[in-house]
Amino acid sequence: MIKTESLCKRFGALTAVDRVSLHVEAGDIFGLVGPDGAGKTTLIRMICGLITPDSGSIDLRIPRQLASDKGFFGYMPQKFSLYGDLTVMENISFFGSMYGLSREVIRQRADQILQITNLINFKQSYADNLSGGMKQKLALTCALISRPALLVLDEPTFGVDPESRKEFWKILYRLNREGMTILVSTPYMDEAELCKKVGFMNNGKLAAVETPKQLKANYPYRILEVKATTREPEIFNHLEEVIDTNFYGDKYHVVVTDRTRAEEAILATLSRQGIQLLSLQEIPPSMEDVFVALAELEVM
Ligand SMILES: Nc1ncnc2c1ncn2[C@@H]1O[C@H](COP(=O)(O)OP(=O)(O)OP(=O)(O)O)[C@@H](O)[C@H]1O
Repeated sequence: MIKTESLCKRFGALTAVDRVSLHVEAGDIFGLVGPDGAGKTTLIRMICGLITPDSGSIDLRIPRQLASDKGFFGYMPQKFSLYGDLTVMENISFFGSMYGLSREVIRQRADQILQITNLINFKQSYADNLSGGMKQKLALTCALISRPALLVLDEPTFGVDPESRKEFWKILYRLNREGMTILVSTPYMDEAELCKKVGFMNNGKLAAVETPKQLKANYPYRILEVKATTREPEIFNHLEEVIDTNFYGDKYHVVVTDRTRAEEAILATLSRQGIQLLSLQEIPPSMEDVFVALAELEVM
């Protein structure tokens, strides 16, 4: 549905998007994940035709079976300009009329979409009076009014509370189940887990496009969870087998190259310093672990 080949965008000396080749297939929930400034927004803006690439190509195609009764794509930008002094329904009508939809069609569709986005009881509320999560849902409603086959969302849940984020993702899943292809950018690693496919962006480059499961399977290190009677943060960092150590709650997550040798080295370090080991076990990597490793490897 979306195919970009070696897409580049520079702003002066900065290469914001660097030779990105991306393939989003019909039915995907494709997550563009990466830190602030990675180039996600710039890539999305090029895909939506809002800025012109310096080089490379973009091919957007809607499969024929989806194209008949659906609009092309809906776009929910990062900074959505809702009209705060208009009501929910007035905002929707405004965006619907921009798509050339009649009043009657807007009214019918708005009711259906507002049911999905759980805003049906807020039709007459002013946008300014909605909570952050509800504003994002209104932005989504407006992006859905053309009944797009492809929905493009740029950090739709940024700054939204965890409960509203969960609810927002439930809506995305429902839309996807009903046939909508979704391209979504996010800085949140837990949201990467929810995507069918994830592309990690860093410094303008796209690395490692995989399913979350495959990304974890490709993780090059092992992680040991260690609990001991110390909280000294640097205690294992000098060990040859240790790549990185982080503290979560009351436990260390020690990223290591070789499990057996690392375990021996950790036990020896603790014993030398008279520190008691309370527990030690291997744990699977999280998406965050995967992305830290990818960022360090700078794959491409
Ligand atoms: N119009 C512009 N002019 C100059 N630099 C820009 C412009 N747009 C983006 N950039 C720069 O390009 C880089 C990529 O920005 P972009 O917004 O695409 O990243 P992002 O991954 O979406 O991060 P964020 O979540 O902060 O928006 C950043 O260094 C940003 O400052």
